[in-house]
Amino acid sequence: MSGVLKRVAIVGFGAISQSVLDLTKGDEGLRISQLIVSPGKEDAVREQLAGLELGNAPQVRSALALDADRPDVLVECAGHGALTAHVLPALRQGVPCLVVSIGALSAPGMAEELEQAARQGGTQVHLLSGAIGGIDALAAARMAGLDSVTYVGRKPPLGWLGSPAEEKLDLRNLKEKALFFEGSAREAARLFPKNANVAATLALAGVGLDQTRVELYADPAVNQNIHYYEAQGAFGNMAVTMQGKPLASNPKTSALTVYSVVRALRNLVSPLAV
Ligand SMILES: NC(=O)C1=CN([C@@H]2O[C@H](COP(=O)(O)OP(=O)(O)OC[C@H]3O[C@@H](n4cnc5c(N)ncnc54)[C@H](OP(=O)(O)O)[C@@H]3O)[C@@H](O)[C@H]2O)C=CC1
Ligand SMILES: O=C([O-])CC(=O)C(=O)O
Repeated sequence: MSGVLKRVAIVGFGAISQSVLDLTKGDEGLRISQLIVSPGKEDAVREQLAGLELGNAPQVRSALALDADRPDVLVECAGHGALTAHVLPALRQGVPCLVVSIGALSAPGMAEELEQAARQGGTQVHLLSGAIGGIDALAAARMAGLDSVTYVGRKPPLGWLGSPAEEKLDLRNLKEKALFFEGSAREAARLFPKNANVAATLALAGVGLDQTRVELYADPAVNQNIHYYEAQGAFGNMAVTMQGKPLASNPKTSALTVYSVVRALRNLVSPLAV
């Protein structure tokens, strides 16, 4: 580490956030100084934090503090509502933000609001790659012009519990791979907000929410979250498959998402960012 110290605020105290706290607790250059949680949850989270042996425990709050404790960066690991509640205000105050709930940007006007808030604060919002890889290549390929991007998402049936897939499939007794959604990334993000972050990320990096084709499957033969996409354009062709292990604490979420946050934070302080 370079001796630079970055103060970090994290929004959310769920599966991703808790793993990020654990993985970065020994990092010399990073100090998680604030944890932003839902109103009324502060005391319960403080108690849980006490059991994590973090050493320098973050302040737990329901709104970002911008006083002496002003963070150098805010990381959203919470959910769609957190973009409106915490990311937009932080950007307007000039705090750069890293975001994982990318599906939220499919809501009408949200991407524009984020851009406007970042412009107002003279800062940037970074969309993290999360559970998917190759976003650097796809976004670069877009500069040359892309003809098509197709994404296929496949998860164990229980990874789709609580989503509209339940209305089409008997997820607890599914015997064979079943397609339950085919359409645009915009529609996928609207219908499956907690499972369409990858589709939205690919769309924003590639040909947009309406042009990105999406197929979603529940598959009892897999125990990983499988993301496949292919893209064609002036640059050539690419195809990427990720077989992501789900987090034990939230099977909807691939563990790689946690590492994508940790990578982004370490890149802020490392003399060599990669
Ligand atoms: N980009 C990608 O590839 C991926 C993105 N994700 C996204 O990341 C996000 C977090 O995932 P994960 O950690 O697994 O989810 P969890 O459900 O485990 O945790 C979410 C946490 O955020 C909190 N939270 C929700 N809304 C707010 C808010 N407005 N203010 C403060 N805290 C809030 C929840 O608390 P409470 O219960 O009190 O509301 C909960 O503690 C989700 O939006 C998910 O869709 C996940 C996987 C991949
Ligand atoms: O695999 C993951 O972590 C989550 C996922 O499918 C998504 O949100 O698109």
